[in-house]
Amino acid sequence: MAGHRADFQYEIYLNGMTGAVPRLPTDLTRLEELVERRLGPGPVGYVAGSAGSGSTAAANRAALDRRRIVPRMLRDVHQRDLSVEVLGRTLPAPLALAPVGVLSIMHPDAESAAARAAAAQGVPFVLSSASSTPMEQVAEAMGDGERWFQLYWAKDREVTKSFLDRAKASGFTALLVTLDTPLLAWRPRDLDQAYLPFLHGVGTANYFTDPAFRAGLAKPVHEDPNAAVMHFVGMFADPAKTWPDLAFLRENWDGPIVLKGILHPDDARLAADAGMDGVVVSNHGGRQVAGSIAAADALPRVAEAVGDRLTVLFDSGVRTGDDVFKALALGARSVLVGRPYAYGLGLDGQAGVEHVIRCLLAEFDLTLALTGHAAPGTVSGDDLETGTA
Ligand SMILES: Cc1cc2nc3c(=O)[nH]c(=O)nc-3n(C[C@H](O)[C@H](O)[C@H](O)COP(=O)(O)O)c2cc1C
Ligand SMILES: O=C(O)C(=O)c1ccccc1
Repeated sequence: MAGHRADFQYEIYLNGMTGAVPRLPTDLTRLEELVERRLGPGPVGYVAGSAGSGSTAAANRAALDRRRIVPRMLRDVHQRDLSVEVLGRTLPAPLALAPVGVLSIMHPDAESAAARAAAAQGVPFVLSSASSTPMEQVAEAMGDGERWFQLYWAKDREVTKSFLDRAKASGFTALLVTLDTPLLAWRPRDLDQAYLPFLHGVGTANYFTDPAFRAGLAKPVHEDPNAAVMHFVGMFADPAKTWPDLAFLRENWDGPIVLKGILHPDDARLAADAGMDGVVVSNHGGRQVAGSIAAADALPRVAEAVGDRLTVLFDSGVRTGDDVFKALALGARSVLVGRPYAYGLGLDGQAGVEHVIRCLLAEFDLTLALTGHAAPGTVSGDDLETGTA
């Protein structure tokens, strides 16, 4: 993508000459409230919600906020290049859209709109296994955009194999295997609203269209949709899996494999030993283990343990360009962002997701420039101070 990402800032100012303000706020932390007004408490509760009393989601923010950037001056930052090497490819910027299931609760165009936005802005889109739209259809919407597939590693080997084959045939290059959700956690907001979209069949599109999944049903999906949903609930994840099981994925996927949900440095070492290519340091946006370590606090230790062997990615709590900067300084090669783009989608479809990406990248570019960096590669722990207010 040509030009400085900060050009978006000038575009907004220039539009302001005719009195035109942006359709959505440029402070992305304001989107949740707006989308709640638009869509009501059910869908937003599901997306915004987290595990337990919300302590992990709060800790994710606190761990980023606690770290402060120490800017450097007079370092010639007039020309900047945001590109980074990730999993053997050059990406235009250190940002990807995290896998978020059931996106049709935000917007009818769901994953296809988000994927088109990612492709238009040149950032990878990670398609969730729990997509509302079959992967083949999303892949088609993406054109030549970078496609990564997130695997919920099903109990049923045939279903897993079939997903891998379909993802490969649909042009997905990297595989992110999510390990932190062998069960859905205790999420009071969903419990109190009795709101779980996939119990209504939302987010089951990849399964209901899958021949191996359908082979396990007594009756076709349309004849007994409730039985199909229960079959999905019973097999979409598998708490019995252990590290040696990764050999099956390694044998059945040619491209890079990244383990998502790693927080302990020893697990990161096990990932490297198992022949994996990367990890996402993540606590699922605080949605799984209440009371768990903040993702940003886990990041430096994981990066130190395996940074020379694996690609280290990061998510959970990224809301601004300076958060992206801080994650890089703590050892990540690139970040993923979840809820903000889901809200952008809910408010304005594809354009809303593009808005979120453009804001994050413009603000990140400006943060680089204003702290004395012309590229992400020079950002390091030396740029951060911890514990000052
Ligand atoms: C509504 C919602 C659905 C999600 N679905 C998935 C999923 O299907 N697979 C997955 O690996 N992670 C899923 N995640 C977790 C995200 O990939 C990511 O780890 C998290 O949202 C990052 O935190 P953030 O929202 O603070 O940016 C989901 C998150 C949300 C908010
Ligand atoms: O809600 C989630 O965090 C999530 O990962 C998920 C799991 C299953 C179906 C849809 C989303």
